[in-house]
Amino acid sequence: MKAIYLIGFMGSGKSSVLRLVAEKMAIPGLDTDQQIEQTTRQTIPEIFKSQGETVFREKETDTLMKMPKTDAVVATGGGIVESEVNRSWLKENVFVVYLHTSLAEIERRLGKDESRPLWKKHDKTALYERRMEKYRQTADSLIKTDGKSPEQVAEEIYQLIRKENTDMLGI
Ligand SMILES: Nc1ncnc2c1ncn2[C@@H]1O[C@H](COP(=O)(O)OP(=O)(O)O)[C@@H](O)[C@H]1O
Ligand SMILES: O=C(O)C1=C[C@@H](OP(=O)(O)O)[C@@H](O)[C@H](O)C1
Ligand SMILES: [Mg+2]
Repeated sequence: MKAIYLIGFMGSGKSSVLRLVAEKMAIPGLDTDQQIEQTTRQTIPEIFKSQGETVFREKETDTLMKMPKTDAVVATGGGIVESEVNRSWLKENVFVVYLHTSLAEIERRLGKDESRPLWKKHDKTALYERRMEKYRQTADSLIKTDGKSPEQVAEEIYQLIRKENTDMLGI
């Protein structure tokens, strides 16, 4: 089975839903941000602070290229779609699910979150709108998360993948 990759804006729930989908499907769940933190032994804010966003993006691409292409579910960082190389890799190799969440809902979820350097800093509306187009371009499927619990979102992904696989087998 093609690996399932979750993309979407910060706070769309990729990391939370990851664990639930992995459990339901009994496959490994991996998070690119967690992998980066493990290999560098630094937190994401530390990397941004000491080396800047460009270095973080290089590490993110290196990490993505080493991720499984089959039998796994992977949560990405919200900025993974900024790079053309990353977008092409995702489109070519894996099944991509875009978790779509409105900016108002994200504001409620993240509030004054301190663990996301770009959440603190940016003009959020511009960043959100610029990225939305890229999420849509890259995704095989879209799931709306507003008003749903992580468990409900995980169940939708599970049903979607089941359907994809049975359709593919012509059952
Ligand atoms: N469906 C949801 N409904 C409400 N809150 C959620 C939902 N999904 C995630 N959250 C909360 O939003 C915050 C960010 O979730 P997270 O999984 O880290 O998102 P991401 O990895 O996409 O940035 C966390 O505090 C989490 O508990
Ligand atoms: O949107 C972004 O550029 C980022 C999102 C974060 O991941 P989440 O989407 O899991 O919050 C993390 O990769 C880093 O802070 C940069
Ligand atoms: Mg995350």
